[in-house]
Amino acid sequence: CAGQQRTPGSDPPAMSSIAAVGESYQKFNPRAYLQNNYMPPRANFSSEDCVVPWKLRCLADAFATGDIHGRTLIDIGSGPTIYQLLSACDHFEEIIATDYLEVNREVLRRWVQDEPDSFDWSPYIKHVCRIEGKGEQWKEKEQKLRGKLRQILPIDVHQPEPLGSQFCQPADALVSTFCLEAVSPDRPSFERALHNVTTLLQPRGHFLLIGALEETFYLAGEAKLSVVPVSEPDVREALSKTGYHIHDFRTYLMPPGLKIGVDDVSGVFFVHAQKAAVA
Ligand SMILES: Nc1ncnc2c1ncn2[C@@H]1O[C@@H](CSCCNC[C@@H]2Cc3ccc([N+](=O)[O-])cc3CN2)[C@@H](O)[C@H]1O
Repeated sequence: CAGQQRTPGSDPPAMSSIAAVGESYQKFNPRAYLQNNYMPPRANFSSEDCVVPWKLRCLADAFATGDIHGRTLIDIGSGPTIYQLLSACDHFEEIIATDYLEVNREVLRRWVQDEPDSFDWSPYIKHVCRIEGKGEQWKEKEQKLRGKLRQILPIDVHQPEPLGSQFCQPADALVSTFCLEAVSPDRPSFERALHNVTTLLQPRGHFLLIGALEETFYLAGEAKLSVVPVSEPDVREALSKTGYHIHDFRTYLMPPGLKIGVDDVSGVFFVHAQKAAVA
């Protein structure tokens, strides 16, 4: 349109913004990120009203339905965390973790290899064993997940083929936590990213999606990352436009005591959605 003149050959706005997001992630510090979100006060297991137990409960309840199972599950934008896979590991033969940054993939590899300087997920594993109520020993679950986490792959959700053209076998289920909104400069690119990752899922496959509500930034060490603020209706609309049926949608309002300056998130959403049978 008039007034939107760009120098010849420059990227269209969305493309340059996506490049800018990728650039901003070069300063992402996994340890700082883990400290901000996965240690106290946010990692408080004393009450199911706290945000981490709430997230683990959502995931445990979804898998307890018995509806979500198969050969392969892909975790989209795993970051340096594995808590999101604890309730999945009884229901899939293989779990594939993915992330854009090598530093995060290396953190995950070191946990799988039980390296001494790895993050201690044992409070999370013990909590999940407790709420699943199957009498599973936490070391057993830890080893089971390590055994199933056989691939840790690079991913870019802004690519039509997020795992590259060599990846051809769609998964039986997807999990993604706090990724799409944190890597998309605007709502259209958020919806395109959702479409892109949906190509990795079989028809009628299940998608468990956790994300931030109305967040505009978060910190990870020196990095200050921009986030596209999304509301519950925005997420519902994006899923519906991408052909999903929503089985369950839950929201968590961030209590003032957990607004600790590491981001401006107002809440967290959980969705259990199922991809349409045919395109
Ligand atoms: N193009 C790309 N494709 C795929 N992944 C990509 C791409 N670019 C970056 N990534 C990858 O995606 C990233 C995933 S971490 C995103 C963090 N999201 C915001 C943060 C999270 C959080 C956690 C917990 C709680 N809580 O209350 O408990 C609140 C909040 C709210 N703040 C990161 O691993 C990056 O490496």
